[in-house]
Amino acid sequence: MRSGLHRHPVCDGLLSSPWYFRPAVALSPSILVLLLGEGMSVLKREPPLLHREGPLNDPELLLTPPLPILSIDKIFSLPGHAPTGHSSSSSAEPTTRGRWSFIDCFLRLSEQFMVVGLLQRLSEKLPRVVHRLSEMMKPQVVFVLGGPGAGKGTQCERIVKNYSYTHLSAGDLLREERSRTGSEFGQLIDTYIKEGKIAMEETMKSDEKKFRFLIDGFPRNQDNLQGWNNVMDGKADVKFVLFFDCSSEVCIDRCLERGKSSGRTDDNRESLEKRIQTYLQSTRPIIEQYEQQGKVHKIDASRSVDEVFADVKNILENQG
Ligand SMILES: Nc1ncnc2c1ncn2[C@@H]1O[C@H](COP(=O)(O)OP(=O)(O)O)[C@@H](O)[C@H]1O
Ligand SMILES: Nc1ccn([C@@H]2O[C@H](COP(=O)(O)OP(=O)(O)O)[C@@H](O)[C@H]2O)c(=O)n1
Repeated sequence: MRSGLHRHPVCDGLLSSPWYFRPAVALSPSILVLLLGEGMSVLKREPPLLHREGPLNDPELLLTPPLPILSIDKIFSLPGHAPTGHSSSSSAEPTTRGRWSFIDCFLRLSEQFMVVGLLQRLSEKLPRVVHRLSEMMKPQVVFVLGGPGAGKGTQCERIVKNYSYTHLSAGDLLREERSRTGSEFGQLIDTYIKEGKIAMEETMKSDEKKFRFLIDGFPRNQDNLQGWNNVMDGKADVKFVLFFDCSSEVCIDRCLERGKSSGRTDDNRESLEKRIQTYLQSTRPIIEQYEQQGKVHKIDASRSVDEVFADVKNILENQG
């Protein structure tokens, strides 16, 4: 998955400054709004310091706070700060400095003082901002549920291509672990899952920059949900559930079709009938529980991939 993070050349050159906030923080728009509210209006004024990449609706942003004390040399050599009458490409020889007008120097100095002032204000507010940030930087989780063959994996693939999410498929993780030679869990997987010990927490910690996760095919039953709550309570925020809804007939047809090339041993009619029963008896009640919390976005998954994705897009863009 692409990182979605992008560095600005000017900021990059200054990363070694002791004032630099480590690590660069990937922020959702809501956090950004919060920070702007905290007095970082310089980010509004100076768009080059705030960089985003990818489609406009991609909410992953790299916030590189304005850096404090730029030496006057650095200010003068920044692109776009060439003295009057000189192109920015002209070489900044020492003698050139003599030709800076008084107004040029005055403007650049006031700009520097403004940055210093902002940083002072920011440092006063920093502890509160850091506290709020750590609260808000918990991994954001979207559960993806629906019957076997409803199109969960297909839609997750599209989401990952268009938005900054890491996709974790419970089924894929299980299959991977089961087929890994020497896996100590091979025999234990069913119990592992039953006890809700699926290694989501560790997987989610593996890259601190990625903090939005799509968890597909989980929690699939009460045990999974209990396990999630035991292990992840307070450590991640379940934003909402994408529920891909379609009839059992459509699910079975799609899985039988998938079974022709997937090599999945469970994509046959007999297994499918059992899986559909499990879905109806164990997974639907979980979806209902989230529905009662107002967290479910139900999507008619019997339509074409594009039509379904149009709804998904709508939801992701309106929910952040
Ligand atoms: N909207 C759709 N219309 C028709 N076929 C689909 C649609 N979504 C997925 N498929 C196909 O159905 C099969 C099951 O989809 P998949 O995404 O693997 O489902 P799940 O992850 O829910 O089990 C795949 O072969 C996929 O290509
Ligand atoms: N949370 C989960 C997810 C999958 N599984 C198992 O893994 C199988 C495949 O899951 P999957 O999510 O890839 O497939 P679909 O049933 O969605 O097509 C399921 O039928 C279950 O046997 C599980 O036990 N618990």
